Amino acid sequence: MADVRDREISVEQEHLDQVYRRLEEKIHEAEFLMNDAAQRSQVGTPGALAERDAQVFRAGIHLNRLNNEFEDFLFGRIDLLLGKDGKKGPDGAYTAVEPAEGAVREDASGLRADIAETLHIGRIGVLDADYSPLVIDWRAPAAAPFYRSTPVDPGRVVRRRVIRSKGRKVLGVEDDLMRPELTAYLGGEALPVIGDGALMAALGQARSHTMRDIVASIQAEQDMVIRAPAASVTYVEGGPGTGKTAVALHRAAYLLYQDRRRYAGGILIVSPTPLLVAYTEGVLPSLGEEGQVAIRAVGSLVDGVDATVYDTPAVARVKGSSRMLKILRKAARGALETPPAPAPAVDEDALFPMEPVAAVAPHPPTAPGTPTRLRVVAFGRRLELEAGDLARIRRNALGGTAPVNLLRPRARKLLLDALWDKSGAAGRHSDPELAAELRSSFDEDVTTEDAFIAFLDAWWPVLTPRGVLGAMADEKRLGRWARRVLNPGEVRKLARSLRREAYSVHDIALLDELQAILGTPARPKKKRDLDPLDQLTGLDELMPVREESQRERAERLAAERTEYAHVIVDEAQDLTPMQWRMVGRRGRHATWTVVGDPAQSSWSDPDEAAAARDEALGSRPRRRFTLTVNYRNPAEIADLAAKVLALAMPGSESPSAVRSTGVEPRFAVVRGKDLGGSVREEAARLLDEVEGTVGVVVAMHRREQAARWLAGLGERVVALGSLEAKGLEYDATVVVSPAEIADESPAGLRVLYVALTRATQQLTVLSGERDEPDADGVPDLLRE
Ligand SMILES: Nc1ncnc2c1ncn2[C@@H]1O[C@H](COP(=O)(O)OP(=O)(O)OP(=O)(O)O)[C@@H](O)[C@H]1O
Repeated sequence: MADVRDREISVEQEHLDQVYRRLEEKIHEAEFLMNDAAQRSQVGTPGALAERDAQVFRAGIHLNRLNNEFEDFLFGRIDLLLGKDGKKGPDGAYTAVEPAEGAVREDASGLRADIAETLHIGRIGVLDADYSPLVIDWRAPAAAPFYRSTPVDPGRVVRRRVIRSKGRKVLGVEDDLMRPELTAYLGGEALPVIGDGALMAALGQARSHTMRDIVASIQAEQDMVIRAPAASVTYVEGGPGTGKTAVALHRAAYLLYQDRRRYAGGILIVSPTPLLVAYTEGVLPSLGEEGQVAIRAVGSLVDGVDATVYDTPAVARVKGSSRMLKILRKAARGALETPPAPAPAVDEDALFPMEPVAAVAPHPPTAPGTPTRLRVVAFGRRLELEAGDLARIRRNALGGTAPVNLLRPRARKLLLDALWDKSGAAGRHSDPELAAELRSSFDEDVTTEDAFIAFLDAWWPVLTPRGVLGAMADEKRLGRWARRVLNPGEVRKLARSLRREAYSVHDIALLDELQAILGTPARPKKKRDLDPLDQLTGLDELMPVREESQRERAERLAAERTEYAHVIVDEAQDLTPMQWRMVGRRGRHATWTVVGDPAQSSWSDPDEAAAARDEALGSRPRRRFTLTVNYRNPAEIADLAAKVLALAMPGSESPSAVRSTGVEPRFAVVRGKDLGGSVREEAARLLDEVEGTVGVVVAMHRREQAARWLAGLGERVVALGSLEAKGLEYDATVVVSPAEIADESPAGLRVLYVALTRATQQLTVLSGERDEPDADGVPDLLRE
């Protein structure tokens, strides 16, 4: 067997060598094109400029891709029966999915067939000099059978092979036989089969702090989602570890491959935490994509702010609820009348401390009080509007729901009308033309007067979202704006939370809503918008030939972009109604992919969030998918988590675990009162047991404390608050005091379910007194 394996490895090595030779030829071509284009750029006619750009564009793409993607470049192979028809697609492969009628023959010793076509699958497609496919791009239609074929529905695939390589060296091969009943021949010899599948090999590997792509082992049900047509909303549900995040990322790469022009408008991936962003952001570059995809944490969707603190559950519930809408609308109008008061001291109790707080001071300097009278001189007369007049004008101007900042011209016009009435000049001319002329010179007289300009700026200032949110920190005023919406206790907590130094994750959706309520007054166009080079062709992926690199440019464009062509929401069950509104504004004309698991929701009112989600997605039709297999947790851990699922969401089904390790979860009890010592001991034990990472999940209020307990144990171990554990995974985890996690919020049991489903190998549950452990250390919540 070892001989056969070595022989098969050298077969693949030969193919990889051939691919590299071809790639090198292409690199030389690309370099030549770059040099040639640089020389042509000396010629300054517009035609030459366009030609230069187009050449540099193509050559740069080659170079970028070739340089980036040499690692683990080729990863798959399928050996196929003869297709139904003899047609080939643009990538040089036969297009038929089903075998031709005579492809399989039967004789005395059973079923036999010849392999008619062999395709290698890789991160990008490579054609040989004669246009035959050396490597098929994993996203091309011809690669679909590599992912879709199963023994139940094999199509033309006889053998599916995953090739493991590093750089230019093939290290191993793993085969799955899709038609075990068949003896197949390749070049006259029986087709050998090596190993027992690549999926298990991938799942058993140690984890690092970054997610890997799964391009070599995407499963059929996942592939259906990745390649689903982009129309409308692709809606995916599945339990922990079913690959939702992985699928969402691969789908972004697939959509870009399939219709790059359409997605030049950008793809936004919304992720619940900065930790999950950091964990996943390497996946797309490994698939050859980064330029057009922005992965943002939900607390970083508003430019200039990276929110990293969390409100307490009670405050988060108020800020996330759509009840805030009414309050924000009132506050936006009310803030005109009474500008923000100075911000009092920080209140540490109102939040869970997370990462170091943002450097931005949320509350801008306060404006002086609003003026109560307007005095101007026009046509040689002193004119005056008193407080009563001004209040009436403001009320009139504010009628309707138009953005407050955009109503300023209307307010200005109403002020001028009132002054005009007072001037007594209205009746001076009966001729309409002369009357209009007189009025216009009156307006000019008034509006150029310093007193009027200063008055307008103070009386109807351009409001900023930060300013209005700052005004809401005043409990008395907030109480007025929130009358009949919040109770006094909620008002107190909300106002107090707005008085601290940094924005919380939930504040970001409020800022974004306020931006929409206030509106942005028109600004002159930026010079950059007019850059003629940008308008030449569809050169959306420019290479490092200008001052900006492709990556910097992509980042700049992403930062400037407010709407996207496709929006992917990961952990969608966690978005609050206000966050759905914020995300919805970024994809008003977009198609969507929404992935989530209701059983993992940390939001206390799932029905309210579902209504907000439906509003954000509008009437677009949904195409629903369910993922059913848990690739992360071994059965031993999944079974334990299922007990909490039964409490958190009675009646809902757990995904089935694809593997088992024989290692049962361990139950430990805090020694004496030394919680920290017990956690540290358990983490150290697990670090010895596993090769990769260890995550220690604690209730949110213990997060900082837990980081101190683990100090000095090295980089493989991290402390996480329960809400931060979303989407992450570790070789081993310690879940500290299930009762504390469950009691921390109304959604606590679902948060505990998330915590218990993070490990790929081993889990320790550590109980304190509050968990009421039995003689075996099993806490109350995890007993039968
Ligand atoms: N087809 C696959 N081949 C190899 N690994 C896979 C496959 N599908 C999923 N995985 C692995 O399983 C783990 C879980 O995947 P992922 O994080 O995408 O799941 P999820 O559904 O988002 O989980 P959660 O809801 O808990 O956040 C990851 O390590 C992922 O790489």
